[in-house]
Amino acid sequence: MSFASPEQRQAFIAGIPKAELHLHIEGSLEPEMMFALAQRNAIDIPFASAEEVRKAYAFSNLQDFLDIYYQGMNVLRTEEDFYDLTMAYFRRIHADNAIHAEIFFDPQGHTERGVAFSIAIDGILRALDDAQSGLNISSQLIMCFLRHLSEEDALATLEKATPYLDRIAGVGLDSSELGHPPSKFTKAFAKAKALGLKAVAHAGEEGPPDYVWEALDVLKIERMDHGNRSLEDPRLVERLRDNQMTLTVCPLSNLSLCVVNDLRDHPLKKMLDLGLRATVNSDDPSYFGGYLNDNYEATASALDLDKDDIVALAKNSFRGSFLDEEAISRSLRDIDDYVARFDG
Ligand code: HPA
Ligand SMILES: [Zn+2]
Repeated sequence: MSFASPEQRQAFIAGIPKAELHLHIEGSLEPEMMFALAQRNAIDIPFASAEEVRKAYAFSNLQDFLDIYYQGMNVLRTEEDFYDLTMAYFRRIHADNAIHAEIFFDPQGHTERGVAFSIAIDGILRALDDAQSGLNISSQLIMCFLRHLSEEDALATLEKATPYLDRIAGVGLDSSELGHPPSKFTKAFAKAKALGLKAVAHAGEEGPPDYVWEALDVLKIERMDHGNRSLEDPRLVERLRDNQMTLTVCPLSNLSLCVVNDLRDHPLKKMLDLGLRATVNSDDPSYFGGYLNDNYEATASALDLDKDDIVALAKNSFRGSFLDEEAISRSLRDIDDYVARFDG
């Protein structure tokens, strides 16, 4: 069913219960917090103001962004920094009626510059606990390997995670995609799975359909991050549809990094129409100009999504989550109740 007006669509999107499945916590570092942490930790940053930082956020591809992203996270030094960063994200998505989030972090982005694994994860985990008790947002943590680094480095990072395995839901794969196919991390992913961790990977953001195949068949992932370029391969589309593989799609990220030139050309609607289990996510909201509802709203407006599309996207965000079956069923019922109330 279509919406009576853009305002009605906006209200529907704002209120529907939803989960976020693709969010790099370091990518939620707002320029204002970057300045505050730089000051707190007596670190020089090459910008005079938050406005100047925002002006620097003009990217023509993934690597352009990553260069600034790794530079930005340099202000994160103490456990408290990671706590504040993560808590700010939860407060923000609480306003978006998100009730669950599965959050990536990039430990190698911190250990490489001398910040201990434990400092980063302890701060993040404390915020996960406080978000549950204070905001009623459930969450899980996914540890990403940086794919531009070696597999040995990934294995060493997995080793560092040993004391935290009961608090880490899974492993992921991010950073520069082209030239770093999923198969580079065969052993690291096999080891993570043997330890009982779930597996996800970025693939098909800039990389070809072959990388998506590898993520599925070699890394044996349970969820696909991005996956846009899968649509170039009809056999791959069939495979993703038949397995109901969740795709964590990030529309404003795709626009910012020139994966699409215009949101009106974004493949999200096509994915839904093909029967793929697509979800909407923010990726790195402070860098790409929008949190969860901004991504829903911008895409709904550009692609003329109707109520059924929004409901499908919100439901997919729970179906594709690592919540248990009971929590998923409860969330799907919550969505049905919300729709009934909205229509009534
Ligand atoms: O969008 C992304 N792609 C790959 N790596 C990343 N690391 C943070 N964000 C991203
Ligand atoms: Zn990402």
